[in-house]
Amino acid sequence: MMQRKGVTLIGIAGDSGAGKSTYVEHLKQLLGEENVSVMSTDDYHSLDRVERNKIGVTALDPWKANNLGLLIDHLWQLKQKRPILKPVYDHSTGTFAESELLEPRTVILVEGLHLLYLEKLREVFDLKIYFDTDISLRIKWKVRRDAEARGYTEEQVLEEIERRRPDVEKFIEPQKAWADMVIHYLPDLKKEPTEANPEPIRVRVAERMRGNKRRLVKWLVLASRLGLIAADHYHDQIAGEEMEIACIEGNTELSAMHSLLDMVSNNRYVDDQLDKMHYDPISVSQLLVANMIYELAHGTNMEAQRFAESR
Ligand SMILES: Nc1ncnc2c1ncn2[C@@H]1O[C@H](COP(=O)(O)OP(=O)(O)OP(=O)(O)O)[C@@H](O)[C@H]1O
Ligand SMILES: O=C(CO)[C@H](O)[C@H](O)COP(=O)(O)O
Repeated sequence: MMQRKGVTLIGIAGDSGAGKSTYVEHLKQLLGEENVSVMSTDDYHSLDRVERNKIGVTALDPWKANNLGLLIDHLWQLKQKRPILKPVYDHSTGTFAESELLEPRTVILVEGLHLLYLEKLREVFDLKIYFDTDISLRIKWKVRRDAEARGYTEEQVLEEIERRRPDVEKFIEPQKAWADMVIHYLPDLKKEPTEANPEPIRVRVAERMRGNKRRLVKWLVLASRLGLIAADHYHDQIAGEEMEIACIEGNTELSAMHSLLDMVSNNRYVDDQLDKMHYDPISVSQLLVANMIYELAHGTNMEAQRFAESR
């Protein structure tokens, strides 16, 4: 990956269990592990699990349960290509572990509960995404994950989800208003579950109508008109603002994926990652978002950049 002068910071916000870290892991693979640093803002909790429960606050409280001041400081250090000594929150025990050194690479993918909550956070990002996974999937996934990996019983997770509901509404969901793009996973009820695809999902990509960050929806709509992908197109109010939406469903063939990438970009950054015969809606969105991040990191036209650098 060619290096632009700075680092490119991508912020992915959303509720617990929305699928943020899973998405980030896929983006990291698509962008090349050696080019990417990953951070979770769970490491910036200021209270451990016992302390939170003792005073009756949830991890979603930005002020009482999180050290957003340190997070802001660290993100701006990384933006200036400086390494940071990052705290570590261990979900398997609900306590803090030894801090770790984090070296900034070309792209830094940051995911967490409050990333778009404050202006000082929003300002640091080159792209801001809000993950708005349907509540039915969020509950199912959180219950499974927290019971398997975080030492909770199923009942405790369900109680915790209920206890958190007011904080989700107060602190997490309003952040949609600041996102360049809102990604919404929905169950695809029209599609029969199969062994290979037990949980068919549609992906709604929403972009705001104003500003210069409209990169994907118009291409998805065109690709759908051309019969390359299956996507509904409509407008909807999200956090009080009209946004343009493309909802991708079904599988996209390899040849159509190539054409779609040709349409959205002059570059073929993720071409060598196209190793399947078809792509589900999540993979389509990941390939397009990865390509977009490459472009943010390296410019929209590689040839032009090479030429500029050679002079
Ligand atoms: N696309 C997907 N399909 C099926 N299951 C998924 C998908 N994405 C995530 N999950 C499941 O949901 C669980 C939670 O996902 P993930 O850890 O990515 O969420 P998160 O938003 O990072 O949550 P948290 O903020 O609580 O760490 C995962 O353990 C995984 O099992
Ligand atoms: O909202 C969450 C994001 O992952 C977690 O619940 C929060 O980080 C606290 O973690 P734990 O429940 O493991 O103590």
